[in-house]
Formats: sequence, structure tokens, C-alpha cells
Amino acid sequence: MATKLSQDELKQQAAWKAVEYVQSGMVIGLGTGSTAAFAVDRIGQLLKENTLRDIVAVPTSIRTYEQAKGLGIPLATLDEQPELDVAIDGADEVDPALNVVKGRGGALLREKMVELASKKFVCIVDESKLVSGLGGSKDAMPVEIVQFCWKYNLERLQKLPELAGASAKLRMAGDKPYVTDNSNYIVDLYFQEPIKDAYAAAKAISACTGVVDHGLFLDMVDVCIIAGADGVRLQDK
Ligand SMILES: O=C[C@H](O)[C@H](O)[C@H](O)COP(=O)(O)O
Repeated sequence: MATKLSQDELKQQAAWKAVEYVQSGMVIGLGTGSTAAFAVDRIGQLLKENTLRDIVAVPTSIRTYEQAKGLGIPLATLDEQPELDVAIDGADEVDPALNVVKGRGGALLREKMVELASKKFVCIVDESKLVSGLGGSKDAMPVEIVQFCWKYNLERLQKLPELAGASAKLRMAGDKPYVTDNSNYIVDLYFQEPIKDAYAAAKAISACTGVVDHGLFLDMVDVCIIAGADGVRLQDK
């Protein structure tokens, strides 16, 4: 009888499969989160073994920067390496068209910048992240906002007709607001039903001055690697 893999084992399987897209000499984007961390570890290991050489990596958060630095992965910023070959990152929700929600770990802004700068964005998830429509997990869809008058922005987001009655909460870290790597706050949006039109929602959110960016990553994923009970499968555009 086959042993049931843990969620961490599934994340690791997806991550290791994604690292097969990385070749010596590439400039790569390193995502943030528990799934991406397995990919970062794997890249560190392959560099150490000399199976991979001459990699330069752009991390998407301070956390990933520290992990990669600890593994001896050569690092750069987007200023230094504005064109990446491949970026590998996890997601919080993935819909059938490979549109995704990201940012529950707070790294959405740098992730979006790095992934948009990459020729290929490989998304890695275990099958618990699959939804029929974005917002459908009933968990947070994050929006990064400036600290200035955050309540005003939270209330405006909550009233957007494109978000159809989403409830909005300021993300907290203990008794203080959570602060991103970019010194901003995060408003988490919660939906009763999947978002009807994610493109309209993304446009409406971005149009609010004071919003820095949101966790809807639309038309960005090139390949999604999904690890589940039946093995690892690839879905591409
Ligand atoms: O800000 C965090 C990122 O968008 C993560 O990629 C996302 O939250 C998925 O994280 P995990 O792999 O830990 O579920």
C-alpha cells in the first residue's frame, strides 16, 4: 500500500520538479513561503554539488534573501539583473486558468516585480491550493497599502462593487499592524464566493490611490507544478 505523503513532502516534490527548469548560467527568481523554501534549499544543494554553476538569484523577500545567502547562492537585485530566465514561487490559490492569489506570507509586491521580470514563472503548489475561482478558499486575498490613513483605504476597498461585499481586515502581527519588507501595511480581503471577475477586481483595487499592489497574479504563471496524492503533474498555458 502506498504511503500517504505529508503536505510538506508534496511541497518538496513540486519544488524539486520546478528546479529542473534551472540551468547553469541562468538568472533566477527565488520565491517566498514554505513551498518556495524547498526550491531554494534544492538550488543551494545543487550548487554545492557543482551540478549547477554560475547562477545568480533575485530573492523576493528578506526571508528568502537570508535563506539563500546562508546557502551560498549568489544574489542580486532587480536593479542589477532586470531580466530573469525563470522564477519559482508558491501560491495560495490556483484557478483552472492558472491565475493565482499570492501574498499570504506578505511578500506579494517583490514577488510580483520579480515574476513579471522573468521569462518563465513556474508556480509550485500542493493540490490543496486548487480552487474553482479565485477568492474561493475563503482565506485572505492580500492587498498591500501605504500606512498613511490605512482605515480610509480599508473602507474604500471594502466598498468596491467589483469586490461584491468582501470583508476587509488589517493584518496584524501580535498587537501591532503587520509591516511588509517595503514598510507598508496589508489589508486582507475575505470573500463569501469566488470573485466573479478577477480582472475587474484587480483593476478596481489598483485604481485606489494608496494601494501599492494586490495578490491577484493574473496571466502571469507559465507553468504550474501540482503535487498531489496521485503524483506530480504539470499544467501550462
Ligand atoms: O507572500 C507569500 C507568498 O505569496 C507565498 O508564495 C504564498 O503565500 C504561498 O506560500 P506557501 O508556499 O507557504 O503556502
